[in-house]
Amino acid sequence: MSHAVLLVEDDKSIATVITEALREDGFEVTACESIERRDVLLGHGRFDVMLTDVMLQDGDGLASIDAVRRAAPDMPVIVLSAQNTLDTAVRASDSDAFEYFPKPFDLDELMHAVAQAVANRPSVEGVEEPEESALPLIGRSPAMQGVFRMITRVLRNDLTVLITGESGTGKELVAEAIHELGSRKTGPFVAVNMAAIPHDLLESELFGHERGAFTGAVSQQIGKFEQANGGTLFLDEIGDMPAEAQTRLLRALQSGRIRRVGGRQEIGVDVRIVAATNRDLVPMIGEGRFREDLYYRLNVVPIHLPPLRERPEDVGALVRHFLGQAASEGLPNRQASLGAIEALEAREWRGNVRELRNAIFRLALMAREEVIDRSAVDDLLPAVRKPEGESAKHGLEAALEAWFDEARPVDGGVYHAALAAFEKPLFEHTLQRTQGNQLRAARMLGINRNTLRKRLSELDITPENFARRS
Ligand SMILES: Nc1ncnc2c1ncn2[C@@H]1O[C@H](COP(=O)(O)OP(=O)(O)OP(=O)(O)O)[C@@H](O)[C@H]1O
Repeated sequence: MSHAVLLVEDDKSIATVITEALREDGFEVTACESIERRDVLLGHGRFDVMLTDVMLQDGDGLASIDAVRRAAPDMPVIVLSAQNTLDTAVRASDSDAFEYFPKPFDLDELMHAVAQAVANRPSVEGVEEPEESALPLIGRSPAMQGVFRMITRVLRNDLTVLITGESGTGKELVAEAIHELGSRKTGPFVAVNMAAIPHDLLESELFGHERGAFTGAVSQQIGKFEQANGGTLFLDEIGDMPAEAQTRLLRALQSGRIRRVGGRQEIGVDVRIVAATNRDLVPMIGEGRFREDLYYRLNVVPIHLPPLRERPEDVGALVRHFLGQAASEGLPNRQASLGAIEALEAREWRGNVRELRNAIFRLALMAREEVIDRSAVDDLLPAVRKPEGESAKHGLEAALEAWFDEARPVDGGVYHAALAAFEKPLFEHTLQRTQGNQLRAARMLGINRNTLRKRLSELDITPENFARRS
């Protein structure tokens, strides 16, 4: 049950941003870039609302509005325009446009207008497939719009792209988007993580080997370069590449040809390279750990993904996206309140979007109410995030020291005595987090519910004491 939106916009980054936002809000989106295509689509499908730019490749979206009216007499039209002039606004209102949005517009307001426009229209079934495949890259911050713009610039060429950003910022997702939306989408997308492959196997993994090339090379093997032929090769964690492999990669990039390990013949490959790193390669060049010439070969089009803490305005949209994902994976269907989003925005997210995603899945699983509010966030996600490790370590170490001093455990009995001593506060703390709910406490701890109940009574813990009092 969703409403169909026709988007006529030839600025790819704006189209991507709007499409994403609409899909997130549950709309079916069909996008096109020209008046000609618009009229074809209107002739074939039924749309509940149309969003149109004014200056299009093949004409003026407003001047040609009569054709739209003939094809879909009562479809509301929302006009988006970069010509922020009175004239455009007046022409838009003359044409019975439902609403007029000068660019740059507030995306939330636009979404609101679309929702209003379709509010009284029954939704359609069986609309045409959207033109573009869904691009699951969420982000309305200026930083992410900059990323979208860079992505659109590399779709129709094979320029090498270097994606930088902290771990979990979405580098692999961007690489996939470049492949999926670009001209190589019918070819393979092959990803190799330099950090995950033992150094001595990396060259053979990337370039393949001939039988007998080294001990253990019992048969010929095709490498990732050849597997990616006609498509995209994603080289992840490129900063972890050992020196010899760097040299071999540079040669391959310069010549467009590779040689299997132990092989003589050069093989031509047609591969688009997208590399990524969470390290700063420039100082590594100075230290002689990364080849400068390779760096320039890779860094043709740089795309930088800022850490999530520098774009808190993306958190809300990401939360909604991940709650939707969680629901589609069988977890309870949850909403987040404004307060919850604010609480999440205020966090550090050192693990970036990946950490946020995990947190949201955890919330969807554990939250009791349909709407996750601020207190659920505070209760279910560890509260303050201190600089990594430090505080937790100090706290536990201090506690151990105090315990040794006080309990004076007997030699040979320290392990069991310590576990017993820590079991009680651990259970109590867990019950506090679950507000006395034993079932959820058992789930959090990963132990059987009956075992927990038995231990609680042995340790003289009363779960009811942890129930939330209002
Ligand atoms: N803008 C985004 N919109 C939606 N999901 C995102 C976005 N950015 C990241 N994610 C999700 O966050 C997780 C981590 O993203 P990804 O693996 O692409 O990060 P990465 O930068 O490649 O991390 P690493 O450096 O650790 O390999 C994935 O589940 C990905 O789908």
